[in-house]
Amino acid sequence: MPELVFFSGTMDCGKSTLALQIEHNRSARGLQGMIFTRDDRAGEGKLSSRLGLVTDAVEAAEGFDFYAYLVAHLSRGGRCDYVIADEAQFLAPEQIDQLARVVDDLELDVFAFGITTDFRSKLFPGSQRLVELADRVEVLQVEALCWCGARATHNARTVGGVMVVEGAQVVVGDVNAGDEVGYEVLCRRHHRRRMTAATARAAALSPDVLPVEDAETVRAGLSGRSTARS
Ligand SMILES: Nc1ncnc2c1ncn2[C@@H]1O[C@H](COP(=O)(O)OP(=O)(O)O)[C@@H](O)[C@H]1O
Ligand SMILES: Cc1cn([C@H]2C[C@H](O)[C@@H](COP(=O)(O)O)O2)c(=O)[nH]c1=O
Repeated sequence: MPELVFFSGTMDCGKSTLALQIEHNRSARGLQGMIFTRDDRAGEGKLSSRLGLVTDAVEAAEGFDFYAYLVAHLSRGGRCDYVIADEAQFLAPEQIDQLARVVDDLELDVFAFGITTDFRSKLFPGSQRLVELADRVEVLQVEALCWCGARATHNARTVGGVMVVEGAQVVVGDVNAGDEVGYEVLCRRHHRRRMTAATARAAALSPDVLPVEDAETVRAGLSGRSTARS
């Protein structure tokens, strides 16, 4: 039975790499896939992975109709054995419905890849619809890690190096890129506390996080008085 599968995870956990691997393994066996993406960092009509691999793809912009596109392709005598859709979080819910129809009516497997939640830890509408409609939701096995070493489950956005929780839902960007708007994956605890790797480093150097006695000594030193304990 053909399936709609949603491969989800944080940014930088290997989703696009897996999409390219699925494409490679199937085309090596003579199957022909149709690859779609939207707003990939590498540019329009590209599906790229941080491992350096990149392939051409059909850009599924706003208003693009997956079902109509594939029906037209097949009616022209084109071949399509399976469908890959990367950056699926950017798709509209109606486009996810079209992908489900591709599975049910055209009997093609559809593999969708995307992050589930945005920088505010709210569901992207496209991802929400995928969770609602997918036959399977697969969480990627390669764990992206928070700076503390725990599994990263959330995506943080930084503007000028500072974590923000307000702004447009969609801003194309990357982790570790040094751009004005950047991203960092965090565990829930540190996402809730808005503690990025940079904030944690700064806090480690701050007297506020010294053990109580040391902190009191520092404060006493600053005000020129002795502490109750000293
Ligand atoms: N230099 C590298 N050496 C080995 N693995 C790397 C390197 N750079 C990136 N990766 C792997 O690639 C993953 C990111 O892959 P990518 O497909 O671009 O992620 P996603 O699409 O989920 O954002 C990282 O989690 C890491 O496992
Ligand atoms: C969290 C978050 C991310 N984005 C953007 C940033 C990237 O361009 C993509 C995710 O790509 P990846 O291959 O999974 O790394 O999504 C966004 O627009 N809004 C967000 O809140």
